[in-house]
Amino acid sequence: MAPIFIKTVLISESVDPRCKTILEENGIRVTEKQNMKKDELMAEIKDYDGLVVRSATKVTADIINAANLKIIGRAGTGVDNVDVDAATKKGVIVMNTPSGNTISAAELTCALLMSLSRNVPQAAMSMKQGNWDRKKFMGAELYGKVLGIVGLGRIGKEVASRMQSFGMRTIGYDPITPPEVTTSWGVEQMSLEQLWPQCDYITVHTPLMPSTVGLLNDETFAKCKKGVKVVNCARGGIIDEAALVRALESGQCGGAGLDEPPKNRSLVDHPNVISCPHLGASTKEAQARCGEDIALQIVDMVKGKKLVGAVNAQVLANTFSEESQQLIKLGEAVGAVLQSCATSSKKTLKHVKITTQGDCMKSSTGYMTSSVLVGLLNHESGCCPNLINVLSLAKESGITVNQNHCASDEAASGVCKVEIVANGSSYKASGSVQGGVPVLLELSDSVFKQPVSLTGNLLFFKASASPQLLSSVAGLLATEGVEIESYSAPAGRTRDMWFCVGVSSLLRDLSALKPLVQEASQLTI
Ligand SMILES: NC(=O)C1=CN([C@@H]2O[C@H](COP(=O)(O)OP(=O)(O)OC[C@H]3O[C@@H](n4cnc5c(N)ncnc54)[C@H](O)[C@@H]3O)[C@@H](O)[C@H]2O)C=CC1
Ligand SMILES: O=C(O)C(=O)COP(=O)(O)O
Repeated sequence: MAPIFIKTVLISESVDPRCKTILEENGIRVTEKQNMKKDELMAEIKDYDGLVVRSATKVTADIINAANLKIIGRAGTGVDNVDVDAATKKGVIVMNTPSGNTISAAELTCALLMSLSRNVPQAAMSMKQGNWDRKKFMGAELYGKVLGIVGLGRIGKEVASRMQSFGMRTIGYDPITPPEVTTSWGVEQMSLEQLWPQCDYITVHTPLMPSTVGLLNDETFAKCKKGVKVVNCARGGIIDEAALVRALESGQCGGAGLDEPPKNRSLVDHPNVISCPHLGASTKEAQARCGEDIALQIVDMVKGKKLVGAVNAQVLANTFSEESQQLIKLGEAVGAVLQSCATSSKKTLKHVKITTQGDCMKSSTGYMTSSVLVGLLNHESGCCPNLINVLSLAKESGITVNQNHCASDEAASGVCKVEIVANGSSYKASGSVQGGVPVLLELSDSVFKQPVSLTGNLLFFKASASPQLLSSVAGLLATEGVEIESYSAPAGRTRDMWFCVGVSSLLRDLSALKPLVQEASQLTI
C-alpha cells in the first residue's frame, strides 16, 4: 500500500491508555482531549492526521470536512457515530476494532436477560429502600424458554452459546449469516414472521441502519407472545421506543433491558425496564483490547504491513506488496498521461474503460481501476482523489467506469489497458511494469519501439514521422532552455503518431510546439 503518513492523532474520548502508549512508541504524537463541544472539536481537529473515538464523539460531515484527516479510528464496533459516507468522499479511512468488545457486550446482554427473568435490579433497589418483598419479585426460569436472536454476527453468536448453557432454546434470523453456520452453534434460523410468535425473550444484535430501524414496532410486537421480554444491547432505535412504551403499558411486552439511553424518559422510569448507560463495552478487558487493537491497526497500516478493520477501504486490502505498489504507480501514471492528452484540448472526461490482462493482474483489477481514476482526476479542480474516494468522485462527475479482466497471457508481466472518451474523442493507452518500473507501451495506436519509462518530465506529441521531426523538436525545445533526456518513437511510419520525449523541465507554453505537431501534452510523474 502506498504509505499513509500519520504523524498526529487526537483521542477525543476515554480510550485505554495503551492506545496512546502504542501510538507514541511508534513515533505518532498523541493529544487526548475529552468532552469537547462540536465547535471546539472542529477547531481542534484541523491539526491532526488521525482521530480516535468511541461512541460519544459524533464525527459528522462538517467535522470531517473541516479536517485533513487520513483516518478515523473507532475503538469499538459500531461506526454509526461516524458519517462514513462523508469520510469515504473525503478519502478518509474509517477503521473499527470489531471483536475487541464482543464478549463484554454479549455478557451484558446475558446479564440483562437474567435480570429481566428475576427482577434483580428492581429487587435490589427495593431492598435498599428497606423493603422485603418476595411476592412482588416472583420470577420465571430461563430454562426451557425460547430466545430469539435477531442479528447473528459476533455478539449474537456469543449470546447464543451462553444462553444455551441455561437450557434456553435459541432461534434466530440474519440475512447474511447462513443457516447451516448458525445451526452449528445451535441456533435454528427462520424468517422473522416465524420467529416473533415463538419467543419468550428477544435480543437484537444488528447494526443500526435503515433496514434495522424499528425492527420491533407496533406491528411486530403484536405478532409476539404476550409478555415477551426484549433486550437491546445494540443501538437505540432498533426497537421503536414509542411502540415499546405502548407494548409495556398493554402488557404485550413483559419487560425490556436497554443499553442505550432511551430518548423517552418514561422508559427509564418504567418499573419493567432495566436501562444501563451504554455499558456493553465498559469492562477493563474490552477497553484494553479495543484501545490496543485500534493503535496496533493504525501502526500496521502506517508501516504498510497490513490493513485490518477498515470499514470503507476494501480497495486497499490487496495493496500491501511491493508488486501492488508498482501496479498502483502504473495505473496512476497511465491515467495521468491520458488526462494530460485529453485536457490539453480542454476535453471533459465521460467514459473510462480499464482492462487488465494476464494472470498476475487478476487480483489487482479493483485497485487498478481506482489508481487509473486517481491519475485521471488528479488535476480536476477541488478534487483530491485517492484510492478510497475516487470511485464516488468519478460517479459524482458523471463519468462511467467499466472494468474487466482478460486472462490472456499475451504479456507474462500483465498489461493495463485504458481507453477514455472525452467530448467524443477517444484516447487509449496501455502500460505494464518492467523491471519494477511502470512503462507505457502504447498511446492511441502508437506502439512505442522502446517502452516509455513513466517517470520524470514527459512531453508527448502527435505528429507525422519525418527525418527532421526530432531535430526540429529538439531545436525548438533548446530555444526554450529545455533539454531532451530520452526519446521514444512509435513503430511504423503512418501519419499522426504519438512520440514521447523525456525532458529536463516542462515547457512554459506548449503552444510553442504548434508549428511542428498536431497535438501535444506534458506532465511530470
Ligand atoms: N452496547 C455496546 O456497548 C455495544 C454495542 N454493539 C452494537 O452491536 C452491534 C452488533 O455487533 P456485532 O455482533 O459485533 O456485529 P456483526 O457485524 O458481527 O453482526 C451484526 C449482524 O447483524 C446482521 N444483520 C444486518 N442486518 C440485519 C437485519 N435486518 N436483520 C437481522 N440481522 C441483520 C448482519 O448480517 C450481521 O451478521 C454493533 O453494530 C453495535 O451497534 C457492539 C459492541 C458493544
Ligand atoms: O462498540 C460499540 O459499538 C459500542 O457501542 C461501544 O461503545 P463505547 O466504546 O462504549 O462508547
